[in-house]
Amino acid sequence: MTSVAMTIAGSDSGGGAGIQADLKTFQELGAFGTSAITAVTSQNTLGVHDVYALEVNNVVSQIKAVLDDFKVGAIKTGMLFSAEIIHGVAKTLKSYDLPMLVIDPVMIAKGGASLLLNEAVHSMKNELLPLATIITPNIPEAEVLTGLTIRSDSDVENAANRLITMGAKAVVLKGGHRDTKDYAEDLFLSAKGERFIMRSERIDTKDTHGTGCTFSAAIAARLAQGFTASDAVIDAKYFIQAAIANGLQLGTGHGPTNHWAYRKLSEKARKEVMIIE
Ligand SMILES: Nc1ncnc2c1ncn2[C@@H]1O[C@H](COP(=O)(O)OP(=O)(O)O)[C@@H](O)[C@H]1O
Ligand SMILES: Cc1ncc(COP(=O)(O)O)c(N)n1
Repeated sequence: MTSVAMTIAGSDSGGGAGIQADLKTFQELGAFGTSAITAVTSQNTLGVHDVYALEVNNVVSQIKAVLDDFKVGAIKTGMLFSAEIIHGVAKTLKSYDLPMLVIDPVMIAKGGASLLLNEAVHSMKNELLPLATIITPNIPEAEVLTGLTIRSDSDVENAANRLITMGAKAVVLKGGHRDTKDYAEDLFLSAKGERFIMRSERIDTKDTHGTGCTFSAAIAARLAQGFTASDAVIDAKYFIQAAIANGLQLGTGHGPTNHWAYRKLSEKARKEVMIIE
């Protein structure tokens, strides 16, 4: 049976992040991709030039159209932009037999543009986060959600624990933004007490546009296909490692990653990632 995954996120005209990255990732991993678009961004590798948020009713009706007809195994959320959209998404998802939910709490694009209004952070914390099967913040997002400052390894542990206390069933706290020069490592922690670190060599590249979107979409694809949470995040780390290490050098700014690298290079990527229990 074909597994169905869904993304609820913003459109990136440049194709490296958002809905476009998510659907490419679903496709590469063999999950059938469906979507609900929350906002249309005019974007390229140089930055976000315009944001047009859709009406909440339209976002909700896209979600209902998909969930009323397909058996969706897992959903991921990306750019949700406003408190109204978060409220509409959370309320709608709760009215269904909730599939597994990966929340990528997208806040600020790599170029600095805001993809979540400040006033919407409260709704993200209180309405959406408690529905998460897995939440995947980067360091600045985890700081905003927890109110903690994250510098050291123990700060990372504390913040991940706080996110579990706030209601997420599991957390991957991504380390792309940390000042670890040689490696990029992500901490996985679950409410059941599973804990491990995924460490890869830090790749010296400016082409990291959409890494978080791609990573969370890979997790959703694998959850839809029946992987456990821990197996899904490990495979997603291999996917993003292959995608970053084999960049496409497109555009003149922060270019996209290579979504089809994993197809040929998954064995290589596995060797490049260390799982530390
Ligand atoms: N330069 C890099 N080299 C290797 N892995 C990276 C690099 N930058 C980010 N990653 C990995 O990409 C994923 C996304 O991380 P991050 O950049 O922190 O998130 P976001 O895109 O949400 O800001 C994580 O698995 C992280 O470890
Ligand atoms: C529509 C949309 N969604 C998410 C991101 C975040 O991606 P990144 O953090 O790599 O800029 C983005 N730039 N655009």
